[in-house]
Amino acid sequence: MQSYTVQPAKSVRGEIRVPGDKSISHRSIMFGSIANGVTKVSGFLRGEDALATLEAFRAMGVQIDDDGETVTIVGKGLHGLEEPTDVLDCGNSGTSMRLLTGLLAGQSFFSVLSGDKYLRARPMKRVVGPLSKMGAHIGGRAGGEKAPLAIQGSKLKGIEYDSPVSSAQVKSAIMLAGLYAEGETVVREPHLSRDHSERMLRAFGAHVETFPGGVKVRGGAELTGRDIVVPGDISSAAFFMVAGSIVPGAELVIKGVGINPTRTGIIDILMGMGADLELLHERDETGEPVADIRVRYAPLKAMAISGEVVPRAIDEFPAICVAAALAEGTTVVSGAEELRVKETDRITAMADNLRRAGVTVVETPDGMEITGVSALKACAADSFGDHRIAMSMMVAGLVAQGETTISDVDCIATSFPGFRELLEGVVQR
Ligand SMILES: O=C(O)C1=C[C@@H](OP(=O)(O)O)[C@@H](O)[C@H](O)C1
Ligand SMILES: C=C(OP(=O)(O)O)C(=O)O
Repeated sequence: MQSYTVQPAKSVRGEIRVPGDKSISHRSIMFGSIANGVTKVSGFLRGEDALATLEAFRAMGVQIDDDGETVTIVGKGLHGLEEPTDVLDCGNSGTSMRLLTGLLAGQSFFSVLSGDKYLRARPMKRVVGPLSKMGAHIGGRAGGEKAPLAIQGSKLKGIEYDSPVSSAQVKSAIMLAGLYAEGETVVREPHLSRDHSERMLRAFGAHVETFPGGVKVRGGAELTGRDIVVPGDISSAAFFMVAGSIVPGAELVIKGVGINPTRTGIIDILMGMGADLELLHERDETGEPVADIRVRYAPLKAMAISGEVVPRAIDEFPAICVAAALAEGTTVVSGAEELRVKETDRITAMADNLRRAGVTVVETPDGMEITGVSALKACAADSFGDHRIAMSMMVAGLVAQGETTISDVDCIATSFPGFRELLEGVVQR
């Protein structure tokens, strides 16, 4: 396991592009594979998570070619997937496992999903429960709570489901099962989570209707392959938005970032803290809004973060914690208990790391209170095997008084291959 040492930065300046959106990349492979005809994807994220999804569909007989520019998927139609001869390895990817569980529940074959030790520790009942109500046959460790999951495909029927969590993975798993179910499937959620499945499935020709509080899918519609342009991942851009906000004199432009309103919580939160962010050249690319984001250094102040913005910024909290650590006052995060069931418990992981850097952090069951400091202490930080913790502490290291070493940074390849090089490329020392 490789560790990495970050030196403090004098400034960060430049114009960059971040890799493709992870959520959209997963979905492009999944929906393209069960569509009729060819789907061509440009901007596909070649991170380990999205590649796990790609390999899973190859293992189910789908021809997927990558020439380094475009990923081309020769769709097999709604009922054309083949029974995989081995366990489908989802690696570290919750999105792969949960969405695949929904999709596989309605097939006419048997399949098994597993993943790395982090994924095997994450809760799966949140999808297994509602899918079972639709008639799915899914077994797993701990009474179906933990992977490996064994799925005997079966006939499904539509349900109405009120999800207790605002989770796009839960919503999308049920929607995917709904494509195969008899009748209509309705999912409601407390706050709107990312809506890429809704947008993309509709564009592929599925019967998907959204309404305030939820989504309705009608089963049986054939999908048609199409071209997809994957925008830059706002969750990856977030590390640079925070770096640009906390390093004095910084100015960065991040080109071609997806700004779907269900993902822009990071922008709302940072601007609420006083960050200097500007959206330039707003445009639409195959059904998703895109912009260039300019960020300049500005002193930050603490704020309260809760409610509907939480699912709109769910993966950005480790980076937001770093911004809060440098903000004046105490930032209070609540309603964010979902952070405890990610690749690691991200509340405990960030509290631990920020304390090592000299910050006062109080953990609460559903969030944390972070009291900002004017400079971080040099420290040895731990990624806990979580890509977003690793990248957040590398950004924190830019404003520390001395060297910050982060353990086990290999996990960054999960979502952001090339992160270190991109960051070092904009740092001035
Ligand atoms: O649907 C998706 O693509 C994702 C949904 C989110 O998970 P939850 O649905 O568990 O909140 C997010 O954390 C993950 O990185 C990607
Ligand atoms: C939580 C994440 O992804 P997943 O749930 O797909 O593992 C993430 O990328 O931060």
